[in-house]
Amino acid sequence: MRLRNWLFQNFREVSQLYGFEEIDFPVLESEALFIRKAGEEIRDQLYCFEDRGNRRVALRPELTPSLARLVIQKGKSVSLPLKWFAIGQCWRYERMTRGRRREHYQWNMDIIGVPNVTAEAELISSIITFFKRIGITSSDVGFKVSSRKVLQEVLKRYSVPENLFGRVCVIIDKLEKIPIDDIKKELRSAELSEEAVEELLQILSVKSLDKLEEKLGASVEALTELKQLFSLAEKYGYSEWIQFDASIVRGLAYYTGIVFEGFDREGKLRAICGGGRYDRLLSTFGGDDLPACGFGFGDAVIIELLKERGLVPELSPQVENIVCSLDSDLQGGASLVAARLREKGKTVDLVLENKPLKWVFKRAARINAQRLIIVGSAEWQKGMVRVKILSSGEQYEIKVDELE
Ligand SMILES: OCc1cccc(Br)n1
Repeated sequence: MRLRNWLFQNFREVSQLYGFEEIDFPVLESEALFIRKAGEEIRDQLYCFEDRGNRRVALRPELTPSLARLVIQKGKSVSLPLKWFAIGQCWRYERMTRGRRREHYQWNMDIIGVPNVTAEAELISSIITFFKRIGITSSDVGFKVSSRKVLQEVLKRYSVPENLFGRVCVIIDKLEKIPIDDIKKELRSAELSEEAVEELLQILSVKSLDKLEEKLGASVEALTELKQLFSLAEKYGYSEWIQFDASIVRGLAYYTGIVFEGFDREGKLRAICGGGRYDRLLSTFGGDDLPACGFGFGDAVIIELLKERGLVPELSPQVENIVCSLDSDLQGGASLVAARLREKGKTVDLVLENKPLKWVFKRAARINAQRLIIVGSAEWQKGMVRVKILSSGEQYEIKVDELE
């Protein structure tokens, strides 16, 4: 819990550094919010069930659909752009045999109402700020960046119907996760011609914007956006963190433009975080579309990375005072001393049972108490208590009223 709090505190402080406001959504949503037909893993693993009112509900697997629903609900009552962040528990239903977690916490930051890539550049900047705060550098982690408009351009040239776009992206996202022949088979089953499949896989292997320009031509929107993003990155000062990689599409069907994912350069771990632009998500829920982009950052892979790099912080419990009485009829005195210190904002662990001093010293060491305050009858008669500074061993008597 200490490690989780430390991680979330950093998520929160970075979000606030970027002027984002915290928001939260119900963990239990209508199942319909997550039913998409693009063959995503997130759909296959939906933690869904029928509730006692016979409603089909689901534990949310991600936060973005809830955000979309809320933006629609808020409608004109909120002024754009919206810059919202959330840290929320998300669920999936996997067979326990896989030994993987069914719940994790995800940090999300989203910008709603900004159509240009300045929004994506800002989001990537915020994640890099987070990495730097916890000691991760650009030699540990990088971002692969691309745009789904590259895919869209190719599919358009092979007159693949728009409604197959999300499904093709989900298939492409499985590159390097399943054999290439299975990818080709799935693309063909999505009615792509042999030629389209080959051209698609060709384009996806492109690793430089110049090469991409050779393939697609300079005027293509995908290219101008990516160039703008990379030039903004240079102004932010994070160029060494990002690289173009056309094979990055991300596995969520609703992305429509720039997509990015944080990866560990040693290649041992799954993607650390990921996100992108989703300009047409709101209309899938019956709302008016608004330009939108955001990312999700789970709490699992980042901890594995910190362990790999020896960067998990030492987080021991801290308390300023431990207060005890030397006999049971002075317990009330101990409570009075604790109350006085707490009124002054001092943290106190009050010993609640009549314990020998040896026990108290052991507990003081375990909870890292800085000061031991002993309520003993001789001192109490004089309205005083005995104080022991545990680091130095120094001890003295002091009037209760002078304690601080
Ligand atoms: O990364 C996808 C995901 C979603 C919900 C819960 C867990 Br654990 N993992």
